[in-house]
Amino acid sequence: MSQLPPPPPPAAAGNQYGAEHAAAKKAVALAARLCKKVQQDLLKLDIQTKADRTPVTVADYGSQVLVSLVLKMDLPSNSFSMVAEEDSEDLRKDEAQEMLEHITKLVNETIINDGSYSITLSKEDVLVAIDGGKSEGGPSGRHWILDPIDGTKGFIRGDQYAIGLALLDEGKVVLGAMACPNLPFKSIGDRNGGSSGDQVGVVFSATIGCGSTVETLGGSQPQKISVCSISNPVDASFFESYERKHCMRDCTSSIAEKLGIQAPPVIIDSQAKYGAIARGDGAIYWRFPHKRSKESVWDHAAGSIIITEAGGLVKDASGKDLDFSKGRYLDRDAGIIATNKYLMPLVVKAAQEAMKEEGILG
Ligand SMILES: Nc1ncnc2c1ncn2[C@@H]1O[C@H](COP(=O)(O)O)[C@@H](OP(=O)(O)O)[C@H]1O
Ligand SMILES: [Mg+2]
Ligand SMILES: [Mg+2]
Ligand SMILES: [Mg+2]
Repeated sequence: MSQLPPPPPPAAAGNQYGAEHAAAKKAVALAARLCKKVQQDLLKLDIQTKADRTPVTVADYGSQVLVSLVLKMDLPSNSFSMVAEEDSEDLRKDEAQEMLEHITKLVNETIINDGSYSITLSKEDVLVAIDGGKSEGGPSGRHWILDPIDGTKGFIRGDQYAIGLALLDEGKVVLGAMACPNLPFKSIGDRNGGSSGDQVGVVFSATIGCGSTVETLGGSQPQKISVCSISNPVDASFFESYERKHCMRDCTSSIAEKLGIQAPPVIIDSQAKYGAIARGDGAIYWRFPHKRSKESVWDHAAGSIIITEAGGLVKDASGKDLDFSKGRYLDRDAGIIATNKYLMPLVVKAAQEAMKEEGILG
């Protein structure tokens, strides 16, 4: 009888997505070039207010176009599917034509300056590329999940933001790449997202089974990262949103008190929080929004695999895994928690108690 072949080496699981990983990192880095340029001289004209009254800028749209362009150019496939935050509806209106012109110019300038592709997009190409993100995702096949700018309010303020891209394969997030153009390469542990003289701009990435890495936006050698190993909550620090609507401070200060956390919260915008926790800058990221029925997949897909591949856990407030296979929104209980395996059960317990006391849970 012939012997069974030896099992594949452990890295093989990740190598399965090697081309996608390279393309995803290139895509978020190219989009970051456009975002950095826009953030330097953002004008009121460059911002729209969406139907849900949240802002969107020329950079959100431009980033979505560039990411979709890189994925299509570098990974030719007949079945491209992307679940992305923005759509072209408002840009097709008469009053948005100047804005569309500006986006098209920014996208083409970024492509020329980068030099990877010799193509020029028309305004219609830009609209079509944006609408390439209309997929519903779901449990079968492959779908890219994109937040072209996460933390748009932070971006407008000149603070932290992230470009978050993930790949969903048969309902499971298998890869994530996230550019944080304003995040220092060194730990932000006890600073509120600020930096002085450090190298700024990083890309976090992860492939399932292969761990998480961080590198500079300029493309330094990737370094393995891992979540912190703090097991006593008294020594832990926690990260939460700048926007108060996105995280109930009454509730989180009560959770912090129950856990005996001494350090004040580190307040920053966007999925940069996931990246910072993945490399051990702090111990916990939590989010307990005020009335908000839906949490979008693109706000968590890239960040969550970067945490889990760095040895951490991401759960909802009742301790359940997040399910990215339900379409454009997560089907979850109130709240999201990211931390290490020691602290997770303690944080879930404290969160449940605090939410009961606040009347959020029955
Ligand atoms: N009222 C609300 N409650 C909870 N989350 C909200 C919200 N309004 C917007 N958001 C989400 O919060 C994200 C920013 O997260 P953070 O609070 O961590 O900075 C936004 O992403 P976008 O900026 O991509 O729209 C948006 O999806
Ligand atoms: Mg938005
Ligand atoms: Mg977002
Ligand atoms: Mg966004």
